[in-house]
Amino acid sequence: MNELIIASKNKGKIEEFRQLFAQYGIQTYGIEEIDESIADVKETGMTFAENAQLKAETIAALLNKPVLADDSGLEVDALEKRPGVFSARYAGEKKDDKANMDKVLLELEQVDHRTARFVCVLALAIPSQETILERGTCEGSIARQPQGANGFGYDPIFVPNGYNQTMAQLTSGEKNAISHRHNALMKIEQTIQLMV
Ligand SMILES: O=P(O)(O)OP(=O)(O)OP(=O)(O)OC[C@H]1O[C@@H](n2cnc3c(O)ncnc32)[C@H](O)[C@@H]1O
Ligand SMILES: [Mg+2]
Repeated sequence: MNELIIASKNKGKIEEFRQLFAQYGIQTYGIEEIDESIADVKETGMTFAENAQLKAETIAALLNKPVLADDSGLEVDALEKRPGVFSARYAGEKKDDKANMDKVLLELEQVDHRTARFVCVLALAIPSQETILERGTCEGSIARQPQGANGFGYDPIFVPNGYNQTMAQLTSGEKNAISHRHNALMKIEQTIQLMV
């Protein structure tokens, strides 16, 4: 088998995983490609790790197959690490990337200290084995205004350290070489290669 199920409904993430896993010859499937009727797993945890584990183990138990989940978000230092685990719904229950970015920019309007990081915790749940959890980060700062149209989520307002463009102005290849998702994946790549 060289297939892996990703317990996510986020199209941006699923596309990044498709690209990241292509180098290993692993074909990935988002949860909706497997079964459209699978409900959202409630993200009741207080940490990225708790939520990633919850998503991976719930779907792995349902399908009785190995499943990878990603819980991720943006931590802004001047906002005491918000939006953090609430990144997807920071501006309200309906997921709205533009409203989320506007809220962060408004909260930072008078703030010069704009350091931030993207965080990704990956959970690999394999039926009847202990779930593997790994964390990756990407350090950077929050721009004054959105720029760029690539990527998803907060990419248009996040400038990675060492760049003077936002993540949304980088190509997908450039993002995938430095992203929090890539950095977390590096830590479990051997396990995944052995498994699939
Ligand atoms: O839970 P799933 O179905 O995977 O999809 P989601 O969008 O709800 O995912 P999360 O619960 O992990 O929330 C992550 C949010 O953090 C933000 N985020 C995560 N990774 C990002 C990235 O690479 N670039 C920009 N924003 C990102 C974005 O707003 C996401 O919606
Ligand atoms: Mg989610």
